[in-house]
Amino acid sequence: MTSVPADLALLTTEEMGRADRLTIDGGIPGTTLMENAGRAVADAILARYPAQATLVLCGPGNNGGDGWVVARRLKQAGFDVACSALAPVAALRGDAAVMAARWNGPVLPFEPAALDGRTLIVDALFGAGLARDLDSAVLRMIEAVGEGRRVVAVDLPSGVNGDDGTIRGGAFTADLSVTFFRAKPGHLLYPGRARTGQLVVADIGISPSVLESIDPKAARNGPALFARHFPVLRQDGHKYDRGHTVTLSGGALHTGAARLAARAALRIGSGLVSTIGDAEAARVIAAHQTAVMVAEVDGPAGLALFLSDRRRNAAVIGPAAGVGDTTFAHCRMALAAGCACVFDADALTSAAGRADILWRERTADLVLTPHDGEFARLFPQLSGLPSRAARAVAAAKESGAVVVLKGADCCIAAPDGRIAINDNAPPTLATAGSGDVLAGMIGGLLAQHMPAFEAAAAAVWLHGAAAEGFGRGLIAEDLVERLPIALQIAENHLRGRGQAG
Ligand SMILES: NC(=O)C1=CN([C@@H]2O[C@H](COP(=O)(O)OP(=O)(O)OC[C@H]3O[C@@H](n4cnc5c(N)ncnc54)[C@H](OP(=O)(O)O)[C@@H]3O)[C@@H](O)[C@H]2O)[C@@H](O)CC1
Ligand SMILES: [K+]
Repeated sequence: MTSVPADLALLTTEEMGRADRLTIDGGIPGTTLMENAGRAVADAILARYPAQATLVLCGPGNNGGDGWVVARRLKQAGFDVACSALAPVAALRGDAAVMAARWNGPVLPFEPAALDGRTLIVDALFGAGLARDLDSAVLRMIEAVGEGRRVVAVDLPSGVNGDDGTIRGGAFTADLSVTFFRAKPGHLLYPGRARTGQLVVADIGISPSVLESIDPKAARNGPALFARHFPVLRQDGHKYDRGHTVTLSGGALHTGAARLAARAALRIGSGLVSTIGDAEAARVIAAHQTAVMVAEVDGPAGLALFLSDRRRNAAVIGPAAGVGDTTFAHCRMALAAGCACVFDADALTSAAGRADILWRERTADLVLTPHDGEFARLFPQLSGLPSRAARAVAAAKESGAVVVLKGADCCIAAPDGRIAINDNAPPTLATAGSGDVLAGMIGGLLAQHMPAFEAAAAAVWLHGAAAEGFGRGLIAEDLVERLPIALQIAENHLRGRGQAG
C-alpha cells in the first residue's frame, strides 16, 4: 500500500525519474517510453485541433526528445510542421538524439522568426529536468509567442517547476499540457496551475506497481483519498454515535461565524452540535438556532467545564472569537479537555508568537486552518520556503497538527509528510463566512471520529463541490444548504459515476 491512493498520487520530478528508471530497468526501453510520450501528446493535439502550421520547440534533454516524436507524428497526420532546436542537434545525446535523427523535416534556428505563420506551438523545451531560471533566448521566444498562438506543453510548460509550481524566470502559458503517468504538484499549485491550461495525464506504459517502492506523499485531493474513513451511516446507528461538535461564539455582535460553523457541522453529519457563548451571545444565538443547541458558557473555565463531558468530542475555536488572551486560553482549555480541535481565524492570530505552547499541549487530533496571512503570523520562520505546499508540510511537521493552508490551491498537510492539493474550488468560494463553514465541516467530521488528515481533505473537497456550479451570488449560507448535493457528488464519484478522482 502506498501512503496516498495510487490513482491520485502526484509525483515530484525526482519520483517521476525513479518511475522512468524502474520501468526501463524492468525491460521497457527508454526510446519506447519516449515514443509513447510523444505519441500521447500528438494524439491529444489531433483530438482537439485542426491541422495547422506548427512549430515544435525542442530542448536539449529528453523533453526535447519527446518533441521530435510529436513533430514526426503530427507531420504524418498532415500538419505542416517545423522544429526549432535550442541546442545543436549534433550535441544531443541518448534517446533524444535517436528521436531527432528520425525527424526528416525542417529545423529552423532558435529565433522568434521561426514562429512566422505558425499558429500552434509545441513547447518541448524543458520538463522534469528544468534546473535553473530560463535564459534570455528562451524568454525572448516566450514573449514572441505572445497570446495569439495556441501552446501545447509537453509534460510541463517550460519554466514551471514541477515540484512546486513556482516559475523559474518566466514560463509559457499553455492551452493544454500533456504529462505522463501521473500529474506533478506543479500542475496543481499556483502559479504553475495558471500556466498549465487543460491537463491531460497520459499512460505511456509505466506500471502503477512502481508506486509501491516510490511511495509518493503528495496527492490530488478527491473522494478516493478520504473514502475509506468517511463516516458510514449505520441502519442501527444513533445520533450519539455520530459525535457532538461544539462551536464557540464571539460576543453578542459576533455570533454569525460560530452559527455558520455549527450548521455546517450538523449538515456534514455530526450527531449533535452546540454553539456556546457568554450570556448575551447565547441569547442572540438562541434566537437563530433550531436543530443546533445553545449553551451559555462564560470564559475559559466555563469552556473547560462544558468540554469535560467527553461526549462533546470536537471543538471549533476561532471564528469571530476576537484576538487576544481569552481566545488563546480557550484554545488551551479545549486541548486540555482532550477533544479533537479545529483552530481557525482569530484562534490562529491569538497564538502568534506563542504557538509552541499549543503544540506542546496538544492531546488529540488538531487541525489548523490558516489563510496565507494567518499562516505568516503563526509560522513566521517558514515564510521563506518557496511554495505553499512546502510551507504547509513544514508547519504540520512542526506543530504535530494537520494544516489546511487555504487558498485557490488549498494544501492539506499531515505531520507524517502527506499532502493533498485541492483543485475543485471555484473563485466564488472567496466570500465572507466561507472559512467558518469549512471549519465547522472539519469539526463535524472529527466528531464522527474521522482521522484529522482525511477529515480535513474531505471537508475541503466537499466545500468546493458545494460551491461548484452555483455561479455568482454564492454566499456562505448557500454552501451549508448545498452540502447534501456535495455529499451526493462524492458518493457518485466513489461509485465510479463521476469524473476520476
Ligand atoms: N526519463 C525518461 O525515460 C523519460 C522522460 N520523458 C521526458 O523527459 C523529460 C525529462 O527529461 P530530462 O531529465 O532530460 O530533462 P529536460 O526537462 O529535458 O531538461 C534537461 C535539459 O535541459 C537543460 N536545462 C535545464 N534547465 C535549463 C535552463 N533553465 N536553461 C537552459 N537549459 C536548461 C539541462 O541542461 P544541464 O542542466 O544538464 O546543463 C538538460 O540538458 C520529461 O519532462 C519528459 O518530457 C519522457 O520521454 C518519458 C521517458
Ligand atoms: K515543456
